[in-house]
Amino acid sequence: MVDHAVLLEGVTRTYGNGATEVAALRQVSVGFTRGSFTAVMGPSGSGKSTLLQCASGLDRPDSGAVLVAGQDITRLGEKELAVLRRDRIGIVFQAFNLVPSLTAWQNVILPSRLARRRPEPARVHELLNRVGLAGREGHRPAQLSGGQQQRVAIARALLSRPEVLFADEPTGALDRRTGHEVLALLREAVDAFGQTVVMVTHDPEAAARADSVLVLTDGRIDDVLDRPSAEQIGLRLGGLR
Ligand SMILES: Nc1ncnc2c1ncn2[C@@H]1O[C@H](COP(=O)(O)OP(=O)(O)OP(=O)(O)O)[C@@H](O)[C@H]1O
Repeated sequence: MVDHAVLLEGVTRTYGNGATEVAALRQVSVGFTRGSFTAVMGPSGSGKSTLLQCASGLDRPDSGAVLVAGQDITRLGEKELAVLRRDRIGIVFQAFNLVPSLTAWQNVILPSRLARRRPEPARVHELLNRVGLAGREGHRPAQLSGGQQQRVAIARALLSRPEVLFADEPTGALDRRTGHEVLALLREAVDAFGQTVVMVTHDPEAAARADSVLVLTDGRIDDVLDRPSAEQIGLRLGGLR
């Protein structure tokens, strides 16, 4: 049996109603295997962010199930869902979302502090080391490059050892070289630490770092590409525009 970190079954999400109704996701079923790296691609408005938000518990589908560690998170109350998100799901956004007045170290431990936990300093050190920020623990976001800020955000998302790390265009605000560094880090999370990564991206080169690429069109999974090259992805998506 395939071991899924996250499994979506028949997930439908509709925004608005009547004349303004938009079906952002239509009966989407997909599993993210533990220890895999998946890229989610598709034209603008095809439902990529909605998929990520429903899978991560930030948004609730209208119907269908989202299983995280075997538990259907669509059936949880707000409090239970907040706890599950905090403990089992990591999220990284294009805009880093760091607190400007806090240092890299303080930003990484902020979610656990808010949960009244004291993370092991050795673990925080190890993570900051792993993302290449040793020696910069005391820097504030403004004193770090975009790529370094994104790496702080990734360290923050990984601190709780989540089942899955969701990333919504994590390299969208970065230049090519810095974007490559961030992608290498996500790849390492999967290859060396067996974590599960699901990443929305518009960039075929970024998507080519993943094990598979889900292609969404109009709220449905149109295709799944297995270890495609950037060229293959470009050709596949070019046909959708
Ligand atoms: N909060 C909302 N209210 C109304 N409609 C929404 C909302 N969020 C998304 N939509 C609509 O749902 C559809 C899917 O949006 P979504 O943001 O998931 O697409 P996307 O593939 O991530 O797009 P992009 O690549 O432009 O970020 C779009 O038609 C969008 O306009």
